[in-house]
Amino acid sequence: MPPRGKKPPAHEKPRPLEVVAEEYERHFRAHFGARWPALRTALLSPCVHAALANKRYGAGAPAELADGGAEALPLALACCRRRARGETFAPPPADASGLLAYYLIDAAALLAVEALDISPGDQVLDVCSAPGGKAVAILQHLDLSRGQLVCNDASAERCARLRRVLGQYVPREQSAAVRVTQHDGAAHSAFGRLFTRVLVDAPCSTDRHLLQNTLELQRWTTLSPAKHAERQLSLLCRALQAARSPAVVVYTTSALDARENDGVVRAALQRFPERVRVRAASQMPFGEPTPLGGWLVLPDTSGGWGPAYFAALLVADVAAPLPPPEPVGDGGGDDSSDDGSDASTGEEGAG
Ligand SMILES: C[S@@+](CC[C@H](N)C(=O)[O-])C[C@H]1O[C@@H](n2cnc3c(N)ncnc32)[C@H](O)[C@@H]1O
Repeated sequence: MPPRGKKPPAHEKPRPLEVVAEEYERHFRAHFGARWPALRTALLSPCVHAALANKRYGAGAPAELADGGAEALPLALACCRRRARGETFAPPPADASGLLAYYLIDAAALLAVEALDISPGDQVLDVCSAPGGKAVAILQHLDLSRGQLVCNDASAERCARLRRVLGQYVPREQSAAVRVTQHDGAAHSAFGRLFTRVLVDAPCSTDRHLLQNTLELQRWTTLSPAKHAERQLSLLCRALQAARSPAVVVYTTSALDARENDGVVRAALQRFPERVRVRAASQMPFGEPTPLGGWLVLPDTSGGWGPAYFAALLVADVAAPLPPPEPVGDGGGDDSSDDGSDASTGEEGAG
């Protein structure tokens, strides 16, 4: 198989593909047992997209979203549709002010946003926000005359892309309610204790991406999920501290390894016993519960959506602030893809 994907940094010498592929195979066969061959096949298939309607779009509903144009998905967001397998959506049209009619997204990502249980007046923080897919979904739940959204990302380059995306979905006159910040989300006090809803869409192994990009797969080792988990825990602990209780914090990844999923949530619960608990996921249109009360969407059984993991955490209504977490190290060194390592601080409006 010829190498495909982004070239790894020069200091990370890729290992022979056959060796890594065999290790990866053995690792996930042990993880998923008899399910793995079908799951691997589904992960290697092209991604499926839903079209999420932009409620702030100023022209009539486009044909792509009309009844019969695509199948409605059973989500709280009324206008979210999918094409039959193999069909694609046309690029979204723009209205007179440049706002786009819809955003193409994996429906599993929308379930994670639904788990936030957003009310129109919520103050929402999206800790790892770029390029902004879940932020666009959050915006559909908010009334921007009352609610607010802070979209953060550590990467300057990805923040620039995030601002472009937000500008295509939020009218200029409402853009003061949507801010973009550039912080390391794991840094202490990056956000203050202000938010009623917090989303942590953590950088992770992104296994579907890994399997489809052999150059990046060559950087994978059996230790990679544990290294990601260390940084993910740090991000989740800081996110819990940014919650103004009672609040909902949703932790989500697109990783397969349980160490990056239930493992991180379990460690966070141990850090903050009595203050934080899992709100067990209620039945969703696709996916399966995890042992800890999270939810896992895997493409072999979901009709192609995912992989996605999420867990909703309830932060108790207590006056005392949560104690700062122990330092967990930088956890870096093995970033497979969705990473933002050029962190610096900054803040500005979206749009
Ligand atoms: C899985 S992607 C987020 C996808 C995004 N939520 C969406 O729906 O489009 C993870 C993001 O985390 C950012 N990131 C990595 N480390 C971070 C950190 N320490 N603090 C904040 N963001 C970070 C990356 O730059 C990347 O954009």
